[in-house]
Amino acid sequence: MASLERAASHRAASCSHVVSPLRVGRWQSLVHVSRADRRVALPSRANSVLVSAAAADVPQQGGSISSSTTYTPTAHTSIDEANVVTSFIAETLLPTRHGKFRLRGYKHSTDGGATFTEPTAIVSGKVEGQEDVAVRVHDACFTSEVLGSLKCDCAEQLELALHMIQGAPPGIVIYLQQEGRGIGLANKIAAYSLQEQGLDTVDANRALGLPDDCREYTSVRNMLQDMGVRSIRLITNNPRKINTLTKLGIQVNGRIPCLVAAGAYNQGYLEAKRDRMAHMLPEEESLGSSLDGPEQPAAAAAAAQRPNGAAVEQGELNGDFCFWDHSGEPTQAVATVYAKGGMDLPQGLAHGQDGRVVPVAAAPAGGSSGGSS
Ligand SMILES: Nc1nc2c(ncn2[C@@H]2O[C@H](COP(=O)(O)OP(=O)(O)OP(=O)(O)O)[C@@H](O)[C@H]2O)c(=O)[nH]1
Repeated sequence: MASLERAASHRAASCSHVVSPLRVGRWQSLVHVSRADRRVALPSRANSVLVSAAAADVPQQGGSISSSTTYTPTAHTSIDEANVVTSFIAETLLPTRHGKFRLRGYKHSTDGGATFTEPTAIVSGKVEGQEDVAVRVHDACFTSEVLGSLKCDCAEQLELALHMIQGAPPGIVIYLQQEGRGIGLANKIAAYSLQEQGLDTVDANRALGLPDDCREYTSVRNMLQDMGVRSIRLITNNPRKINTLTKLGIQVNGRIPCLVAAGAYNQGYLEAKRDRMAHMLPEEESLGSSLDGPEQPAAAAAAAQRPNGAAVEQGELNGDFCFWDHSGEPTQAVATVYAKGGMDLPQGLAHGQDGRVVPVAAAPAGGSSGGSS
């Protein structure tokens, strides 16, 4: 039992460990370390993270999968770059319903190779050495992409992005195994279960003691570097992604909206993303739903309750273990990207005099007003 508890606390200790903790096998022997002579507009620090295969050759860890349902909030441990390993494995040509793509397989570890995920790059056209490549960073959604769930917009966004890059190469969809915004599939199912009781997508995670979003994108930086992509235009509605990728040193020169019409089952989800996580999505009337589904988001009273009946305080569980800044305002890094890329701003935000992004009320007269995409 002790080992089960250890496994559970290990899982909770870092969000990166919540994601598919697969064991490292002998894949090191296949590793191709990207060539140092590739010219990329990424920081010099990034150049050192594609490390040799030997560094990933660490002993396998013991322990077993825990059956515990304890969701203990823990402080976020930031990723130690020294332990980040992203290795290119192979490329193949893949014919799909959306056209032919180059499919590139990688292995990515944030703990020196003890555990890893397998990100892929779905590439259309020649991206090597290119600027302003259209890139979608897409995180796994088993429920919609495999099962056809209508509760979110993930599968449709993936299809849209593939269609986009196929029609206008060069472009890349980077597909990451970060299910449920990084909390993992089983936890996402637990969150769905709470959503059935009325909690929205944010409060359900919090009621479980899990972060709103614990996805990490060092693999994206390393894969772009490996492919020699110099700068990107990001296919997203999510300011956190722009912020996080920019902080990692990726040159984000613009944003391409990735809008999917709402349906009866995902309208509440889209509204929560817009209203609680500052996603750049249209207001109600243009979200696109023409269906009056039976399952609209439920009562505030239910949303304010934990499963055990205790009240969820406003702002509770949003401390330092969450990556998301709950203030609702973009950080300066995001503001800089907006200013630089001339991107549209979320509702209620505008460019201030110095190019910073400020709430509309605080914007001086003459500052351009933000509009949703
Ligand atoms: N925790 C949780 N994760 C969800 C839920 N619905 C979908 N997801 C996951 O959310 C991820 C997609 O994140 P979203 O917040 O929908 O969108 P995004 O990728 O951040 O933003 P875009 O780039 O604009 O698509 C996928 O990994 C899904 O598995 C939910 O209700 N709860």
